Order: sequence, then C-alpha cells, then structure tokens
Amino acid sequence: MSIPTIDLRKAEDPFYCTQSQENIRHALIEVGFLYLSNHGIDEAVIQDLVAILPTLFALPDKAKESVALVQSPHFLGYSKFGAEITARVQDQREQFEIANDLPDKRRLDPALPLYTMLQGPNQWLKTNAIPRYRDMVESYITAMQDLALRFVRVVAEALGLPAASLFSFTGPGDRLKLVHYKPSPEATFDAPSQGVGPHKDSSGWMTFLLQASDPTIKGLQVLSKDGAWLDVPPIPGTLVVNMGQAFEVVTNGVCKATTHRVLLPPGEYDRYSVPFFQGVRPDLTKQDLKTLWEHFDRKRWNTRESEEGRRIDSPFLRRKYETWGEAQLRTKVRSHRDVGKRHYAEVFEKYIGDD
Ligand SMILES: O=C(O)CCC(=O)C(=O)O
Ligand SMILES: [Fe+2]
Repeated sequence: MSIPTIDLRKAEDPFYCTQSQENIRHALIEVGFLYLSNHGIDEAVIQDLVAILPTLFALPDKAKESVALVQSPHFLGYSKFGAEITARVQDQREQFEIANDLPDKRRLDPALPLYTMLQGPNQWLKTNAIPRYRDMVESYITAMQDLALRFVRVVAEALGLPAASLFSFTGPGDRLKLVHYKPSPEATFDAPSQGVGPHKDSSGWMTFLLQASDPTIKGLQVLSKDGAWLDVPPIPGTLVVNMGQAFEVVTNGVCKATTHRVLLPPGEYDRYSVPFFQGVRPDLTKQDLKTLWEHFDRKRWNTRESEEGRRIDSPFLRRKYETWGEAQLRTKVRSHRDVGKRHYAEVFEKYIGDD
C-alpha cells in the first residue's frame, strides 16, 4: 500500500470534489497518513523556518536550557536529547515545544480545572543568533492554523458530514514542535536508533508535519492495518497529515489515530521535522465526543487496526477521565515526569500509578 497524496486545491474545488472525497476517506480509514499538496502555504514562511533549524539546535546547551520545559507548567520549552521515552525506549531527539501564546488563566482564577494550566505563554529564546526567530515561528503557526481549518472542512465533507461539523471539537491549544534527530553511533541497519518510538499523537485533532531536511533523509514510518511498517519519505512541497486520538474517539473508531514512529538508520546526518498539532477543546466530555457516533455507525465503513496499533495507550477511551483536558494532562505528566513533579504535585502519583 502506498501513502496517498491529496491535492488540497482540488479537494476544495467542486469540480473535483467527488474523487477527492473518496481519496480522503481511503486515506483516513485505510491508511492513516496522507501527503497534502497544493496546500497554499506561502513558501517563504516554510523556508524561513526550515533555514533556521540547524542554527537553532547548534546553540550552546546553556542557551537552549534557558527555556527548559521543566520550568513551564504549560509543558512549553526545550527538552534535551534523550529526555523522552516512548514505548519504554529512549528517543534520540531534542525539541522545542511552542504554542499559540495564550494567557495563563488558571493563575488568575485557581477555581478553574487543573488542566486549564496546560495553556499559557511560551518561553521565548533570548538570542541574537537567530534574528526574527519569534516572528518566523508565529507566522508558521498562523499559517498552519488556517490550513488546519481548511483541511478539517474537506475532511468533514468526505466523511458525509456538513462542512463545519468538525470545528466545534477544535480548541485553543494548538502546538508546534521543532524537532532535531541524530542517530546514535551504535545504530546499524538491522538495529536503527529510535528517533521516536511507536505512538499515536495524543495532543492534536489533526497533525500537520513538515519533514524539514533534505529529501534523502528518511525515517518516518506508519503502521499499516496489516501490521507492516511503511516508509513515509519526504516529498518536497507537501506536508504529511495524520489523525490524533481525539479524532478516533469522535469517529467511534472509524478513523483510527495513526500509529507512527521515526527510525534512524546509521550515518552522519541530522534530521529535522516540524509537527503542528491542531488543538482539541479541553473541556469536551465523553458525551460531547460521542455526538457523531450515530452518523459513523450508520455508515458501516469497514474499519480495522493491527494488533500492535490496538496496544497503544488510549487513556480517554479506556479510563475514567471525564474531560479531554484531564486525559491530556495525565498523558503530559506521564511523558514529562520532571514537569509533572514540579508543577502538578497534587495529581502526580495518581497519574503515574494509573497504568
Ligand atoms: O519527526 C517526525 O517525523 C514525527 C514526529 C512525531 O511523530 C511526533 O513528534 O509526534
Ligand atoms: Fe507523532
């Protein structure tokens, strides 16, 4: 099976939309990943960001650590190489996590639910090494926000829903990551390094990923419905799109959240990527997320998932959390325990113990 390409301009054009809708449905239900071409993002906005990544990650550790993630109750900032563990193995990557700058509402009103604290301001690097760093990142986020809404509109139609029907699930907490991978010297072709282990995106509604290195640098893979890992090599001019866990819940499992990973074959190279995670409204309850279930049940689309994909943790579906925000907070605390310990002491033990 190959990864389909969806031409967004065509998908929005009534003349082509029937064929596009079929292709989108196939991509979402049968594959999990798609390439988005003709997305209309200003090439300069993308190229500006791509061009600064090597300089950004080459900054001295002290500069990067000045915006360390552990300082932020909003899980926004820098995580150093090897700080993350996915599927019990250390990931070979470092990253900056950035959001659309929002006020920290819970600081002003402690009666708000604890998960409200996931939102708040960014930590911005104070460096002259990259002039206009903040501007470039913010322009990219704005472009992605617009694109994500356009895409969700064509997705709704492809799934037989009114064009605006998926908007009510999207929320204020959009996030961007700037990621740098490097294989460990021990990597071999038989045992490549784990860039990031097998996972489903937990924070987003849809993820829009820019593979920001030379097209010869591969690594991204998707788990097929038959349980085989397929390469998703970079294709210049496209973004890769996949679905997050909330989307799987809303479609009652018709569109499974995409299981994916990054493997790093041996070599002297750097891989950069920029995923944008479209936010999900944190106050959504189980009831809210079930409002379209009847529609999806009626369609009787054939849906299946490999055994390995089914084993990926889906806390909202399988556990007792009442709101999306709380399930999200649990996931964040579990994957960044130092942040959890420092800023969420009151729930730390509860979330860590909840396997
Ligand atoms: O770097 C990539 O290509 C994928 C990154 C990813 O899956 C993630 O950070 O969630
Ligand atoms: Fe991911």
